[in-house]
Amino acid sequence: MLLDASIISLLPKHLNPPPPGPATPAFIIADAGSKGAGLFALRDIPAGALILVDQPILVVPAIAPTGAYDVLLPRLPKTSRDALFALTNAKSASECGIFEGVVWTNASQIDLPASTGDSNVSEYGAVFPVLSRANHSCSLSTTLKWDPGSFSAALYAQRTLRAGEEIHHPYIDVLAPRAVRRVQLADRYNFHCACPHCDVPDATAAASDAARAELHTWLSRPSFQLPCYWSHWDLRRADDADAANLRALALAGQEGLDALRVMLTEEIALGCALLGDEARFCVWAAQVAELCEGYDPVRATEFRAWEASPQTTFRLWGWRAKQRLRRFRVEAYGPWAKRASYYFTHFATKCSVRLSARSVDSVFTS
Ligand SMILES: C[S@@+](CC[C@H](N)C(=O)[O-])C[C@H]1O[C@@H](n2cnc3c(N)ncnc32)[C@H](O)[C@@H]1O
Repeated sequence: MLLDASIISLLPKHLNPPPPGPATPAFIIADAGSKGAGLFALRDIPAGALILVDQPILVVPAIAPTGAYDVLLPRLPKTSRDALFALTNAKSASECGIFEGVVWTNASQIDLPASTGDSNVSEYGAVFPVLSRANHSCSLSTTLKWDPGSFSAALYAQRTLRAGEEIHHPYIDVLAPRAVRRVQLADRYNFHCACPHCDVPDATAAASDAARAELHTWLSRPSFQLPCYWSHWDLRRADDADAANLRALALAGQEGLDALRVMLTEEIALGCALLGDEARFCVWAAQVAELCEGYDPVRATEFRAWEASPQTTFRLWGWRAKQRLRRFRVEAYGPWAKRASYYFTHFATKCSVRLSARSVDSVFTS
């Protein structure tokens, strides 16, 4: 692995060994027809399971100084050079040299801490010997997890991948409309995307674009991981927020965006927790734990603990319901109470205490 001098300073002092790959090989590199080589599942790979672990041949800053590639190439050991030049170059001679072309056809973005000194970039491209063989599809059937501690990346399945099926990894933002995706893929990778989400009649593509745009809007909302947002500024009724989350989950399934399922399921579970709805919370929390068991075991354990005893372990259990009740009292009754008779104040306070959290929610936001 050869690293640019500015990158060496970003490495941890002690590199952990990369995590072991799956016990039995999960994939092979084989011919993918007009796409060149590709990765294919050797056996059924369950959702959440590890497919492969890979370490980069080369890491470069996303924006490299002019001439950097000419300096870098002669410094590469022969093995790295051979591994690099075995990969595809989608760039034309008029765009850049072969070495730079190979790098930017195959690099995956990784994050490193921003360096001090000349460079303060934190975005880098890493070229991997095996991972770089994965072809693109406008679905999210896999997730790449970069581990700076071991300087390795792990690829996980986000749905069950069947034996013989091609394993894809997206190169671009797949929530963009088909026309935008096609332009980006043609410009950067020199191919016309004919994946099952693109190779459809225009009317189907328009419906898919609308679904993806809706998911994009959904993802730009602050998460329930910021519980105060929902209580103070987001005036959606609990039922509406829940319905929007369930709809987003269905759209993600319909569009093959399986990697979004964990986040969406988590939002539904967190919403239930903030409302103190124990029965529904347990159902959704169990699903979150199952979905992230493989690639985020810490999160899975956290959700399992909450599921076992939500009222005592979830710190903000029922928080929204309590906040809404408090705010309802202050805003709805406070100003009136100053002017109203003692009798009315007394009556209102009694009523507000009787209102359940859910009915307060609907009164306040309707
Ligand atoms: C990172 S490489 C992927 C591995 C490559 N197929 C190989 O043989 O090494 C990216 C290149 O693979 C091809 N490719 C990837 N996904 C494709 C797709 N969905 N359809 C057609 N070609 C694709 C394009 O030539 C693209 O520039």
